[in-house]
Amino acid sequence: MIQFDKVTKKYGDKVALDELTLKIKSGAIFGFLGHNGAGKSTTLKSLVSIIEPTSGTITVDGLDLATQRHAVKEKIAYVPDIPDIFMQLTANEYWSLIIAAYSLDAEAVAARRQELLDLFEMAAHQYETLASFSHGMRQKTIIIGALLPDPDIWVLDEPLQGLDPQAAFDLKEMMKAHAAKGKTVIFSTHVLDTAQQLCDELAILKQGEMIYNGSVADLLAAHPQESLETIYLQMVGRQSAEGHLVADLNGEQHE
Ligand SMILES: Nc1ncnc2c1ncn2[C@@H]1O[C@H](COP(=O)(O)OP(=O)(O)OP(=O)(O)O)[C@@H](O)[C@H]1O
Repeated sequence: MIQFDKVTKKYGDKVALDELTLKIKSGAIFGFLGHNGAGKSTTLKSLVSIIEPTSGTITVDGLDLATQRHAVKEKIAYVPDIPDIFMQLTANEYWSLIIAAYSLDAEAVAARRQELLDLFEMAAHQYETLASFSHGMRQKTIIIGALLPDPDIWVLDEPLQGLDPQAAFDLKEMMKAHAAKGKTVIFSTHVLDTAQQLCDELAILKQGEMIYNGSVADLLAAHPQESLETIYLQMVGRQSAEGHLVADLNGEQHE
């Protein structure tokens, strides 16, 4: 179980995340939705310790992230939204780094590594540098690295962006398979069909505040004959380029 309790992140005066309180059950596929700048990446980066919240607490299986960071990090693997990291390394060197960082037995993960290489058609590219890869190939390299430790919690920030249709399909199947093993998958997306297909539960963020948290099934049941896309757009509302609400789908002015 992951618990956010009144987690706030401020950048100067800007409140990127405002007292986020929610629970994510083990074994769930949990999605974060929200317009650009809503606070999705801030939430995920807080969970994986890339940024430190201004206030509030995050606990993972009862471990406090602020004081037991190392123990929490061992449970988590993260796929960032921008995969432009370790560009000078070859894919193989990157995976070796992950194996060392998580203290994995290279022989024990060899079969898993090969399976992932074959699935993502990366075997022929393993000795090439990340700098020479396309966005999608870098994304696949990082996804393979994240899965090598078979993490209890797999966190992915907009993971489908830049993947070709086959890789996107395979990734979605992997996310389902990971959760089916009792592990937790947390991701952000702008692709509402994907959220509808995959998520057990979701949170919708709007300008740093959570405006919905619950199951996709409950949300759809409360709005019969509507898709997640139309429900989401009605909840979040249309916004001007400056971020002000201008109208909902019915054209009603809100601000
Ligand atoms: N390093 C930073 N310095 C200042 N402001 C930041 C920083 N990182 C994020 N922000 C601000 O925090 C808010 C939330 O950003 P965040 O990246 O979490 O949004 P997001 O929901 O992931 O958006 P997107 O869908 O565009 O990726 C935005 O207003 C953003 O401008």
